[in-house]
Amino acid sequence: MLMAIFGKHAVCLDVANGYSEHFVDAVKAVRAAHPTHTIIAGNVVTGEMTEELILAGADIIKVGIGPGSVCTTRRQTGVAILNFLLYLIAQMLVFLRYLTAYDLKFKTSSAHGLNGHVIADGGCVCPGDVAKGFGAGADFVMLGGMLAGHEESGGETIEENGKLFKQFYGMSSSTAMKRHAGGVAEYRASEGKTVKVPYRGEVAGTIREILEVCDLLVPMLEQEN
Ligand SMILES: NC(=O)C1=CN([C@@H]2O[C@H](COP(=O)(O)OP(=O)(O)OC[C@H]3O[C@@H](n4cnc5c(N)ncnc54)[C@H](OP(=O)(O)O)[C@@H]3O)[C@@H](O)[C@H]2O)C=CC1
Ligand SMILES: Nc1nc2c(ncn2[C@@H]2O[C@H](COP(=O)(O)O)[C@@H](O)[C@H]2O)c(=O)[nH]1
Repeated sequence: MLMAIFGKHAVCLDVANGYSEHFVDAVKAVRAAHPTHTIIAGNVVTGEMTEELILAGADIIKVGIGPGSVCTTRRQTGVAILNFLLYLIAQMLVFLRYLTAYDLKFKTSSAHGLNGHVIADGGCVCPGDVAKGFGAGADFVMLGGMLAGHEESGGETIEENGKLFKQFYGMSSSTAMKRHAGGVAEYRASEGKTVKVPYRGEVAGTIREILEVCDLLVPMLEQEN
């Protein structure tokens, strides 16, 4: 999809918590090695860190720690953002202010950097939530749970009492760690869970609903903001 949008190769640097110098250095190193790739980096939740990652060379910042449907970060860390939308609006205001400042100051500069984009990642449970993400200024909205349970979704299909379900697991769940890293390492903690999602048929119907609601709501929300 990114190839289609930007016409370039893309690489995603995705860690549970992007607040480390080592992570910023990793973004810088990937930028140095791949000057023309689209770099996605995250996850973070503040304007300052969004700016820092863009300055380090990322093009698209993945925003959202803790809101995911299979996330146990809030329970494990005892830290939470109370309202995804409020947070996102605050985030966007900081981000847009920065972009405007950059635009004024460096209008003629072609340097790679602050021509950044934001992915609102996690927490959407209905089409209106996707619209709220776009309405608050996100360029992309990333969905996990809303796309789980479909014919096209990954995960095993399970039959119980004549009803079909699909398994859906967080990438920090013990299921994921067992499957992809040989188990939960001794020095780590899992921050994700595994759930059964009722089978929902083909994904096209869900996508259509999301698009219809976004067509209706996004222009109104953009006007409000
Ligand atoms: N958005 C959210 O709220 C959250 C999302 N997640 C999702 O689950 C995925 C897996 O999470 P989880 O396994 O708990 O944790 P991490 O994302 O922290 O770790 C995943 C892998 O990345 C490596 N890694 C992490 N930080 C760095 C770093 N600074 N430099 C180099 N390597 C690093 C780890 O290495 P090592 O094994 O050596 O530690 C590990 O192999 C995430 O990538 C994210 O997609 C997880 C939790 C929260
Ligand atoms: N804390 C955790 N977050 C996770 C995990 N696996 C994925 N994720 C994040 O959730 C979103 C999707 O959110 P959803 O509400 O749409 O389902 C995903 O993009 C990741 O950022 C996890 O194991 N723990």
